[in-house]
Amino acid sequence: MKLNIAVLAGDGIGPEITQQSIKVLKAIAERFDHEFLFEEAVVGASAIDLTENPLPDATLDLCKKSDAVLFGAIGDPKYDNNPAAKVRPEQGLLKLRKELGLFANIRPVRAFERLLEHSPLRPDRIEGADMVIYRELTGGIYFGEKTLSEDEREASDLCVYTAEEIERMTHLAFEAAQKRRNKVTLVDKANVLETSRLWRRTVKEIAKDYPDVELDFLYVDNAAMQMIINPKQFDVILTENMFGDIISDEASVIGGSIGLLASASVGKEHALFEPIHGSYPQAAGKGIANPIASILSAAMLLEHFNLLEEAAIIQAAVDKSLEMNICTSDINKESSYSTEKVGTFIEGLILDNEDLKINGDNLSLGQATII
Ligand SMILES: NC(=O)C1=CN([C@@H]2O[C@H](COP(=O)(O)OP(=O)(O)OC[C@H]3O[C@@H](n4cnc5c(N)ncnc54)[C@H](O)[C@@H]3O)[C@@H](O)[C@H]2O)C=CC1
Ligand SMILES: CC(C)CC(=O)C(=O)O
Ligand SMILES: [Mg+2]
Repeated sequence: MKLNIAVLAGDGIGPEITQQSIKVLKAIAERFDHEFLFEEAVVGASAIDLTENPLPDATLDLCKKSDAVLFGAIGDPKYDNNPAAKVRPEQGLLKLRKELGLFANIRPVRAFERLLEHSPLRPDRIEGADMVIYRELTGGIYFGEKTLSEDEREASDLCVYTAEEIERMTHLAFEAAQKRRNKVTLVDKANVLETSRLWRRTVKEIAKDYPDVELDFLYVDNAAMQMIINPKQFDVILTENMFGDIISDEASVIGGSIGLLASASVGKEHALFEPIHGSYPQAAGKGIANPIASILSAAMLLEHFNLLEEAAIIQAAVDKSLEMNICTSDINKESSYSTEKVGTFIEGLILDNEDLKINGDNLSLGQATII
């Protein structure tokens, strides 16, 4: 298969982790005889430095004409610590999501068997946890009108949802549940927010089309607690933009590190793949960032194009690297390999390891095993 992939590495650790996923994708191309073409463009703080715009037109044009976007991360302390800045790196990512129509952000979370002992959570609580968060990505409070009074002592952010925005997200979540364990949990704050009550009404109505899927509801504050107390109860979590942003960072603790959590952002015409974490500026250039979230995002890219065996091979290589303790220090303090070493190890497994084969016909991420 031939794929044109736009690479937006961004800021902080973005470039060093994205480099590892490109290596891995090139290894897959070689092993399976695909043609993956990569073209880079600037975004975020580095784009502001060059063009005063966090999403230059040339970057957006490249993304629109590419088959997929591989995204690193954006953000820089010079903006984080300056609330008065009018142009900000994050605006680039938000605009990109809106312009590409990427309304669904899919974030799989599972407890890696090899990492149970390294989790800050009790192994018996997280063993077997396996969920996917369906986060609405182009609506809600992140995109509503913002105001700041002239004396800068009053501010507001408007949260708006339409039934159409909720409906298209809900169908995706229920379809995903049908391929998993047939359960959807809607996370909202319907005891307080009108938008959440619209979510509940709309989701309840759509659920009638999926009688084989169990639907339940949790307020987001309770969901945040349940995520830690009993994460195994979750299959598909459906939620709005900001709640999904927050509970998915929380859910990353189950996996052992946010440096492991990948995501796919999809719409009708475009798709973008990015780790769920940010630009982790404290680590930039130090070679300590975990590249696995980015590498597994590349696997989700392949899965999106139905290259299921290829995606599963990446997952198997990642599992093998964790099993062999070839990982960065966020996973295991006693075994600290650099970002590049971990990427090179996974690349090497894909290229050279004849034993890296895949079990099963119905492949999707998480089903690969080393045999
Ligand atoms: N999608 C994106 O590009 C996002 C960008 N941001 C931006 O990133 C910047 C930093 O934000 P933070 O709140 O500090 O979030 P962050 O996700 O960058 O880092 C939070 C903590 O997570 C851990 N971490 C993150 N990535 C890791 C990796 N690959 N390997 C190992 N550990 C990792 C580190 O302990 C780090 O201190 C800000 O400018 C923020 O706006 C934040 C979230 C998402
Ligand atoms: C920086 C934000 C725009 C995004 C974010 O935190 C996320 O998508 O996880
Ligand atoms: Mg986030």
